Amino acid sequence: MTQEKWGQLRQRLLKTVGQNNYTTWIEPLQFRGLQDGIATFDVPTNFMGNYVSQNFSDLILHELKAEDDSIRRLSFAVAANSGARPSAVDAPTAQRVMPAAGKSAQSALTAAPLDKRFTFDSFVVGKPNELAHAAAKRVAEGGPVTFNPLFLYGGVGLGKTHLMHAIAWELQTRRPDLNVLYLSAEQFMYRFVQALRDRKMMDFKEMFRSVDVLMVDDVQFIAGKDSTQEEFFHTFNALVDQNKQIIISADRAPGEIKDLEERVKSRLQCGLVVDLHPTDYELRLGILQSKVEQQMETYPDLRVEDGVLEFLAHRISTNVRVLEGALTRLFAFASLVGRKIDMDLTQDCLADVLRASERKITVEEIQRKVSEHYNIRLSDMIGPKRLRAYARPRQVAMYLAKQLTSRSLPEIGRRFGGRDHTTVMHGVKRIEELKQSDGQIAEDLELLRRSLEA
Ligand SMILES: Nc1ncnc2c1ncn2[C@@H]1O[C@H](COP(=O)(O)OP(=O)(O)OP(=O)(O)O)[C@@H](O)[C@H]1O
Repeated sequence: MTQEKWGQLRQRLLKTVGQNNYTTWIEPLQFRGLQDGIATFDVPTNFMGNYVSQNFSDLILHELKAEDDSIRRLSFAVAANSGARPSAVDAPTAQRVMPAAGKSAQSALTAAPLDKRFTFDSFVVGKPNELAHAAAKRVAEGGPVTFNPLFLYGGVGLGKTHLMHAIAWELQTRRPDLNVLYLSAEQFMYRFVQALRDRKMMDFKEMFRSVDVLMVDDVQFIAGKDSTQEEFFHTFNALVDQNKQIIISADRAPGEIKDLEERVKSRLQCGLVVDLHPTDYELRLGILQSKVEQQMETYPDLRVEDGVLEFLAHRISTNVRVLEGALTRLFAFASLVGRKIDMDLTQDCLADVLRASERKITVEEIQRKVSEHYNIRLSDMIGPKRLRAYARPRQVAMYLAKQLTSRSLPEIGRRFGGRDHTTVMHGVKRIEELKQSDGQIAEDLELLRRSLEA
């Protein structure tokens, strides 16, 4: 293994891990050498070494082994002299963020009020958000500035603001000496415009340049607002120059924010960019369980029957805010009408939410899944053959199409080789009966439904 070889292998890793992961985690690794089957890499920080080791070592090892089979293990060590990539990673300890002189010790300035509920304790971590969470935690320690800025992005209701507030709360507790300023990009603009109007730009500049940690939520808001962007750019640079931590959130990656000046984009990209991915089933279930505990504090007498949370986690797709709203409504409704929280109540109370978040499953998807499940050809399922081995799966697929899509019986019939709607109706009825009497069919249906709704 040589430096040069590592350079080539890195390019292969780029394809596997994607540009963002590559720039953040792989590119900064410096190959130091190989001894006794151990390949050692220099990393700029311990955090980074741990992260890469936990998340990418299998991949890296796999690539290295393809080159040199004697390599058994990887090791990551913090370089004695890690000034190699000043913009992206570690800063020397001597540049630790220090309180501004003469400032009151417990002043955590927040321009926007922080929500008490948005703490790390109440943030449920799963695969889709673990990296964002780890990075947020790291910055919240208030230690030396390691990545600047931390840029968190993700779709609507996936926890960006929650994480931002959690960082601010934690910093207030751990580092009350730091001057933390949290505000939305809209508030930034509002203050800027006001300062212009009142001819108080010097005060404005001084105020923003005196913070130790600047947190700006929803930065996409300043896109297309030229003078606000300009001022934001100068504030940003001034703080980075002083090695002050900046944390930004947005609804998309810096490069994808339209009408944002190139120089602002590139500034935003030069630290650590992490995204909150859409939630998966497990994360949604975890969040629901944790929110139930919170609801129980208000409604100690209410219980959630088995299956309800799983159902909600299946049916409400990605947005956590909607999930949370649904649960709040269920508890309030159950308490008002004095009913238990079971599937019936859930269907009654949340009909609109469930309809709105229905994932569009297609008949074609169902046919494909069912034919795979029963190991028959798609053409045989749709075609005219009447053998039981084809007819039964066909009926199962018709039943699922009726249950999981909004297609009418004639529409379903058309998709099954132009069959009549009465044939579909018969098929659906047959499966409904079998579901009660035949355990195997019931199990097949459940499995198929789950895999289609996943
Ligand atoms: N992982 C999580 N654990 C617990 N609660 C969560 C999680 N993710 C999101 N939430 C909750 O979902 C709701 C929406 O989250 P938040 O306001 O942070 O979303 P956002 O990404 O900022 O959305 P927007 O793009 O609309 O600003 C909040 O009540 C938050 O507490």
